[in-house]
Amino acid sequence: MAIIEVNHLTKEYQLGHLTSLKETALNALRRVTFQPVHERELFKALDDVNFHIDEGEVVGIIGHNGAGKSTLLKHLANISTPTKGKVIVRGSVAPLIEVGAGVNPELTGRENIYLNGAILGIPKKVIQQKLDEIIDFSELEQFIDTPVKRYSSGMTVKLGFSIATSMEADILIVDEVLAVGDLAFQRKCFDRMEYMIKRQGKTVLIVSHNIRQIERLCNRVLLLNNGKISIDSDSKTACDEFYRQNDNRILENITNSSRAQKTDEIDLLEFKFYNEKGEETEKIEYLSSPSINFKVAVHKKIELPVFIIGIHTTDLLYIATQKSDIEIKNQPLLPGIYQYRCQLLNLQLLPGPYCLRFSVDRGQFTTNIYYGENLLRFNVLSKEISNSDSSAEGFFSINTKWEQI
Ligand SMILES: Nc1ncnc2c1ncn2[C@@H]1O[C@H](COP(=O)(O)OP(=O)(O)OP(=O)(O)O)[C@@H](O)[C@H]1O
Repeated sequence: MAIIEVNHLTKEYQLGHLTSLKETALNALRRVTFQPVHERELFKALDDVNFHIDEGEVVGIIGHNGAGKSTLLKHLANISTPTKGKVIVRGSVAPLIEVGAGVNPELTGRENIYLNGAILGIPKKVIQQKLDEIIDFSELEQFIDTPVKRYSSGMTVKLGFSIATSMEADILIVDEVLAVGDLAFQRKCFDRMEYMIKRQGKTVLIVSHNIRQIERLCNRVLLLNNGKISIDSDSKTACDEFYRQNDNRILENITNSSRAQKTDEIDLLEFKFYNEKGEETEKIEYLSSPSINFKVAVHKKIELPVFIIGIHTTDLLYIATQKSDIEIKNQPLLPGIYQYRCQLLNLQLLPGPYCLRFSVDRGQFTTNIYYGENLLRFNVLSKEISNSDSSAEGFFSINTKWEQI
């Protein structure tokens, strides 16, 4: 039997406010005179959502801003009531869905630990046994007897996460709040979640904009679009579709508002991507050697021109940059039109979508005189990937040699 059942879940909110005081007064009059009142427009934050989750599943919920992710989690955590439909949860839930959720600001950190344990029906003796571990993980030893209202948002999240993950609830629900903590703590939370998932077999639901994290942790992903589930599948299929939607948005943004920053010294006229056979393409094979051909118009003499090609992910994580090392370096460029080719030899990027950036500067320690990101998107295809490489994760394949010593 499923541990979570969501059947025809719909949540409506009223859109905006009544337009004016006059409208509010008129509505009051309409009510006493039994005339129909002018209601605010309704909009569906969740629209007939259906899914079941089995015990031990690790489900990521992804989608663009406003897609309905947090609203869905609030219903699973029983913090919100559906307009229509039903949510059945068969087990205890440790929700970590808002900074300060489940934490009483008037109480100290220590008192909050006891309170949360009591709410989950955990005997005081058991909580006492866990106390040191919770405090230790939260890194709040010094402040554990301070009221939570004096904590920063990051400290509150640290306490909330430590409590939520230590109380042995059947289902852990984690929203984006972790992003509030510092990076080292985020890493620690990620490791703990991975442990809970892989070793303890907990049922976990995670909302995150960090799709790589979702891909790594989850075995199933729900992609929400405008309050509806558009994909419910294995994480790779759903995340790929989300990347595709995201890419389209990024590309729309580029065409509408180019991410290029220009000066009056140089302009990029052409930027094209070719496979090994010299065909202009967006798709290349794993470990092939594609080329970038670019054409620039130099308007003013540039003393020490350096061209820089960079690769970034579609969510703008920079993974590599390389400066030009041909004779153009250290040679002034006079006004005119120039064309160059940069070949990326045996590119070890793992299959997936990537983007290119290009910049020009005047040598070391100067600012860019041209800078453009997201200039071109390409896909590395997995066709040629060998068995040993298919176990690789991340962005690059690494050549390894293993032996017992
Ligand atoms: N209490 C509320 N009253 C009115 N509208 C609300 C309320 N809570 C959420 N909404 C609206 O419902 C929609 C879904 O919101 P929700 O917070 O679930 O989105 P989300 O996918 O979590 O977004 P994000 O990624 O930005 O956190 C949004 O349009 C939001 O403005």
